[in-house]
Amino acid sequence: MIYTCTLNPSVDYVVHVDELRVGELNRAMKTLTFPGGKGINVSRVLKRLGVDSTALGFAGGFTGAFIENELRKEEIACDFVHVPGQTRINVKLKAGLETEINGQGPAIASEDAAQLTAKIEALSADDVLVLAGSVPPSLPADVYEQLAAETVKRQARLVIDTSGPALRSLLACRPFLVKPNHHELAELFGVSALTKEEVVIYGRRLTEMGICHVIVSMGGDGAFYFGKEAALFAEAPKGTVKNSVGAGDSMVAGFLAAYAGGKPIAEAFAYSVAAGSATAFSEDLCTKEEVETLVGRVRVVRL
Ligand SMILES: Nc1ncnc2c1ncn2[C@@H]1O[C@H](COP(=O)(O)OP(=O)(O)OP(=O)(O)O)[C@@H](O)[C@H]1O
Ligand SMILES: O=P(O)(O)OC[C@@]1(O)O[C@H](CO)[C@@H](O)[C@@H]1O
Repeated sequence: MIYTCTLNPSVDYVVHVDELRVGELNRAMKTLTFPGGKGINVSRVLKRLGVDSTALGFAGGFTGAFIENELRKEEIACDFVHVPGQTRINVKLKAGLETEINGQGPAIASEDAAQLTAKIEALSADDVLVLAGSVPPSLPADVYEQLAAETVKRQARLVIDTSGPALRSLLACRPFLVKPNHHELAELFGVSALTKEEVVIYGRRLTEMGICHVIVSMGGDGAFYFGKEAALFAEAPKGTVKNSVGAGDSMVAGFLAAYAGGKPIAEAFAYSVAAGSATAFSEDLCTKEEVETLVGRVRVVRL
């Protein structure tokens, strides 16, 4: 079973305005509300691609209840630890450019954190755990390391989509898959903006550290894949971006779904890129039909 773990889920409140007038009353042209947080997005896309998963994490208040209801409507299993306080609301402002304001989220008590750890302790060698998104400030900074150590102890596979010190600290666990974007990759190695040649150098370095599959996404500039079998590059298909929130999470889900379906690495990578772009081109996350329409336009080249 695939488990996704979102320590700080969100209700994503997408607000479209014609033009943002700072310091004035703005009236929205359209608003949309989605269950969000990186692991939850992975679970939602996996389901659309025909793969079941269970969403883990913390949920509280009316916003937490909204997320659970929406996931149930989509027939996604969830096993959240219920916490006092309210799951955060993240504002995604569409005014030509995309601007995001992510909330802090509720404080998580140590007893609640222990309940989540107990769920991870129940994993077995057949399982995959996706650790995705930011760590709420109230949790110990090494919470991901602790959860990853439990996962590795049980020989379950780890998938990591986070950034900063949390990402750095997890590399020693030799994850099955990591998906930094090129900014996160640069931060990981303490360097500034990366050229494509430098992405290749640092991406390969991650595989040398024992990570099985590395995908480095670069928004509309496409993505690289690095692994034992191959190093690959794919241009992102061209299209009209409607909402790129969750594009990276869709890539993770796309790769996992294709890999679980036994597709060769180059095809799994193409499917992953198609899933990311299909999400960028839709209001919500991608559908299977959108991914399968787009995948034929993803050309993968071997490096
Ligand atoms: N403007 C775009 N045009 C086409 N495809 C895009 C665009 N933006 C994103 N994508 C697709 O989505 C993938 C992931 O995008 P990106 O690198 O922005 O991920 P990310 O930074 O992890 O995003 P997020 O944190 O919002 O999920 C890209 O590799 C590409 O396939
Ligand atoms: O604050 P974090 O945990 O880094 O990111 C949370 C978030 O921006 O990431 C998802 C898109 O990847 C959104 O659904 C959600 O609002």
